[in-house]
Amino acid sequence: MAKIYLTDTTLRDGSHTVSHQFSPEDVAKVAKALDEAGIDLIEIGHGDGLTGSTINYGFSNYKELDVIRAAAGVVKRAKVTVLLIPGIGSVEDLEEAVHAGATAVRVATHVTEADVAEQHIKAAKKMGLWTVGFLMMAHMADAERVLQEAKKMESYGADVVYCTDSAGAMLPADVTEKISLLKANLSIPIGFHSHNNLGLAIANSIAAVDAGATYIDGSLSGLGAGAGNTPTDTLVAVFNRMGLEHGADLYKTMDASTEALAPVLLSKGVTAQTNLDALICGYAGVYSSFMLHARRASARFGVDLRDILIELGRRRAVGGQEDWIIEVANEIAQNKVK
Ligand SMILES: CC[C@H](O)CC(=O)C(=O)O
Ligand SMILES: [Mn+2]
Repeated sequence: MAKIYLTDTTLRDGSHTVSHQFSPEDVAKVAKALDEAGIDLIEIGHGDGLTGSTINYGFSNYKELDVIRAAAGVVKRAKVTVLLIPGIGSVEDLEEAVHAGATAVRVATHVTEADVAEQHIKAAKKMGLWTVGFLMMAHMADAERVLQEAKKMESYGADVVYCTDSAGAMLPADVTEKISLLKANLSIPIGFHSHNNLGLAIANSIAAVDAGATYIDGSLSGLGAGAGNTPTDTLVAVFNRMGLEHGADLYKTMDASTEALAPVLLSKGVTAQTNLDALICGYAGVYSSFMLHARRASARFGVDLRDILIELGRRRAVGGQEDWIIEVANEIAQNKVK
């Protein structure tokens, strides 16, 4: 089997769980531990990527360039990675991120909208960045369509293309079908990013590897939007058990979780996520990043969180429609939703 490259997204996808409040000091502490553990790419920043700190997605108290500088100051071998969603962040934002120390970027679009990444992927390559195309909400398109969009990202110059299970809604058979088709038809490596809303993140990551993916995502203790991501610590243990080649050290990855991340979380009053709430994200096929907003809307309008998420799934809401969550909660409160 080919070597597996691990991307840890504790400090980016995990930011959703702390309302995007990882400070430069927090980032330095956790990024250093991840780097020493042998993780290949360490993704940092606001949960919604560059310039995500807005009223729509939630403000961070910290400047994103300070956060990037903090990671770049301690990371010796991993790629300091940022997420760029065209339309939220721009090519200019990416240039600033590179000056602050970013060496890799994941350009993310909805699974059917790779076209909007052309300018950003090409610009990232010109900047000399390791450039990943990241197709989000992959459960919403069939395998042929995912391939069509992935081919576009490949043609723009992406070094890797990801099938991203943003809603944690995919089953192992879906993963096998999609990754196998990508593997058979693309010349660049394939990646897989999973959410654990149906408790399948590890199983789906294994299915992805078996089908030919060589870039796999995780986060320490599974910290991430919704039920969280594939736990990097568990993933490393599983990959070891499978005899796969990768660069991470199991004990050091576990220590990054318990000795670096856990005290940071404790200082913010975060101990664990309520997975049963997040289960509904996967059940309903709803964007994992909606959880934080849906919880707030649930408290504000006094309606069941599950009802909000299921209704958003029925309406096929996607990222960028966070304002719809409030509208849906309000409509449920007024008995306007059947
Ligand atoms: C809002 C961006 C999103 O969190 C990116 C991601 O990790 C995903 O789609 O799963
Ligand atoms: Mn994610």
